[in-house]
Amino acid sequence: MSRPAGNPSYAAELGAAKKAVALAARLCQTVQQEIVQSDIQSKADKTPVTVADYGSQVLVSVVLNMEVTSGSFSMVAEEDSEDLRKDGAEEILERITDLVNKTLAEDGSYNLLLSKEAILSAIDTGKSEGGPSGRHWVLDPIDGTKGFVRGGQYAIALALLDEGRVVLGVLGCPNLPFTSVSNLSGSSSGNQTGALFSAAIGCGAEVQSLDGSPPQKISVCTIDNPANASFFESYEGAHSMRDFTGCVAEKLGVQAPPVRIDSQAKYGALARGDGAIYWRFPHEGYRETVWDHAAGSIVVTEAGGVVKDASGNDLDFSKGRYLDRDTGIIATNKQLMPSVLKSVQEAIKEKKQASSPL
Ligand SMILES: Nc1ncnc2c1ncn2[C@@H]1O[C@H](COP(=O)(O)O)[C@@H](O)[C@H]1OP(=O)(O)O
Ligand SMILES: [Mg+2]
Ligand SMILES: [Mg+2]
Ligand SMILES: [Mg+2]
Repeated sequence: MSRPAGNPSYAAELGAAKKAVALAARLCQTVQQEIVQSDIQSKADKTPVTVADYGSQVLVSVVLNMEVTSGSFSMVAEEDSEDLRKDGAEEILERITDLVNKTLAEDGSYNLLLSKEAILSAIDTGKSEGGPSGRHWVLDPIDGTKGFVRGGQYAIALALLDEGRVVLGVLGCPNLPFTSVSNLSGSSSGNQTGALFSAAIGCGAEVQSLDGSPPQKISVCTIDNPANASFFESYEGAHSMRDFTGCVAEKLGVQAPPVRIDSQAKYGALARGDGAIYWRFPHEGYRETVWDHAAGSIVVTEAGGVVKDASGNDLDFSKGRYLDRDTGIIATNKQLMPSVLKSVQEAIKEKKQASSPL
């Protein structure tokens, strides 16, 4: 896809976003290496959050504010400071403050020492509602917190919305093999780990190492026969209906077993052709948020792929903090999308018939 004439290139914003994600990834790596029980808290919705989720959100906010000085700043991000302001949270706030200040000092780009109050305010810069007008950063400071805590895959996912559409995305995946997820099992131990995926609208998608190797262009695979396709899905069984996806895979004629990975790392792996399909069918009632798909979806579309909901519609990121979409999300290449959608729609119809009373 070429960039329409007159469109901004977003080069400065992309540079800032990469810097923000790489710095946040450093903090996350430090925490994951030596995570202790007190680093992990449970949110009101019973999902986990760690000092690294908060620290990552602070660092991204700080770097973006330092690097992008034009225009007003708006960010839609997953975490907020409410739980950290409660009695009993002093220790965890202290730990986050130390982690952030240490990471900033080691990096050395900014001469900053944040107070606890500044940490809380930086977290709350992510409270924007987003929407169809203006520019909004969209951040998941750790996508796949369960994977992060388990020592598995996770991603720092940052995107920019401009007038309701995603115009750039960066995915930091510190535990993803640099070359291919076929190395996930650790069979080739000498392989470099960590990948930074990025894309700007009309400019293609790239990958580089987290410590700043030169970026290289990536593209989705060219497989057109579903029998040769492999698919990614959530590692966590509760995040996607596996009996349903098993049924879709059978209809499609997919023969390879699913590759299960936590987080938006799946979008990155798909974008460089490690697999052919990523699908996600959450249980009824689960509302998808924009930060879980904004960065990943532009990395895939700029790598030549397509991302749709189960009805074949594009994802709409302009509706606020939640994603407006019909059942399920599918990402694959242009060749496979029609047959994947057909199988998904057939499987949905059968599921409805099976559950409706005679
Ligand atoms: N019940 C749920 N169903 C679907 N997704 C969920 C559920 N609970 C949390 N998530 C989100 O699913 C994503 C995990 O990715 P995946 O399932 O692809 O591995 C994360 O965005 C996670 O949020 P979080 O960012 O808090 O980890
Ligand atoms: Mg979470
Ligand atoms: Mg998430
Ligand atoms: Mg998260």
